Amino acid sequence: MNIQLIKCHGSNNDFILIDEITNFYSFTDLDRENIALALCDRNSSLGADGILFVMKSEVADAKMRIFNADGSEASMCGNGLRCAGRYLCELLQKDELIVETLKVNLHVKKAEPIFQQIPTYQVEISPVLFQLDQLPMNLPRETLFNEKVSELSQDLLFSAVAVPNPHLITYVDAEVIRSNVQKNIAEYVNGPNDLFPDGVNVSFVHFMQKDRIYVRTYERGVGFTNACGTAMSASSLISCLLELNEFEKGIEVFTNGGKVRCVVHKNKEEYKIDLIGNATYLYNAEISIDLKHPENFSVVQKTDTAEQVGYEQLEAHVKEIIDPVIFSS
Ligand SMILES: N[C@H](CCC[C@H](N)C(=O)O)C(=O)O
Repeated sequence: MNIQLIKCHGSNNDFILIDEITNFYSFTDLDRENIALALCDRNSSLGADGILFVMKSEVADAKMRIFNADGSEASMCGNGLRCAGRYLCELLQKDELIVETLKVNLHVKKAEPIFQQIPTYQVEISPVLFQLDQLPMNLPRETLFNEKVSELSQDLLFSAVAVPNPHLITYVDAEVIRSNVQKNIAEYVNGPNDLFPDGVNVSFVHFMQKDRIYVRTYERGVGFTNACGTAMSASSLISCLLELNEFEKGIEVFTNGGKVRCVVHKNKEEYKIDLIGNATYLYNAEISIDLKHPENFSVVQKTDTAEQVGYEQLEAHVKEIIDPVIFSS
């Protein structure tokens, strides 16, 4: 069969978007897993951090499912929802939508450019769940906020939160970001381990200055990515709970892949986060694939867009800001 796709990214966290609304594909979940494994493979002619399947919904304007590069399905993807949100707004000719995701229906809307003329979307990140059984994380306690976890480190302080996909977050100095501490911890909690039976996205965060943080994430099911939208959002939330930043105020979140803005909303003990950032299309393509042997797919046609040139301006702006703080301090 032939499949139409769009290669897109949010903060250079890149995805292959497949539209099951206008195309008459009938994938099983095993098909989706195998498509993710084959097309995300960086040694293949495509390569991506994940696949976004957009489809009809009975309860919202549309539905998005996210499959990681290892074929596992995640409950949410912040950078991916911005890309799917753009695609769906253009498809349905609306400026805002409700998108059904695995566990929750989320608000998405077109936003003012985050930088120059870059296509920018705002997505809702919620619910925010601190109970460890929501990750799941196996510790003899209800929640984990800015505490030591002796199985992981003798000195780092960790927070655990589900938004609703699982995140383990620690605030560190720049030289820790440059070390291999994060890689070692992230590989441990995403391998066979007692703490996180389903794995977890691991973020090391550096507080740069008021209203400005830097986040590096090792994603469950992927590995290190240029950015992770739900992680940037969760890290912004933790910065407010640590009283480094303020609720209801824009926080600039920098990563190796670019920058987004997060606004953390607090209503009594309920939180939700606005994640605002680019949704960039890189190319349209058509592939020929046999779902029984998906790894042998071939690209039938591929048409680049001109959007990445504009995004590279933002990359240069971000590099100027983070290099002196993170990579040479
Ligand atoms: N790896 C994540 C899913 C993708 C999330 C990330 N790409 C984002 O932008 O939020 C997980 O397994 O929970």
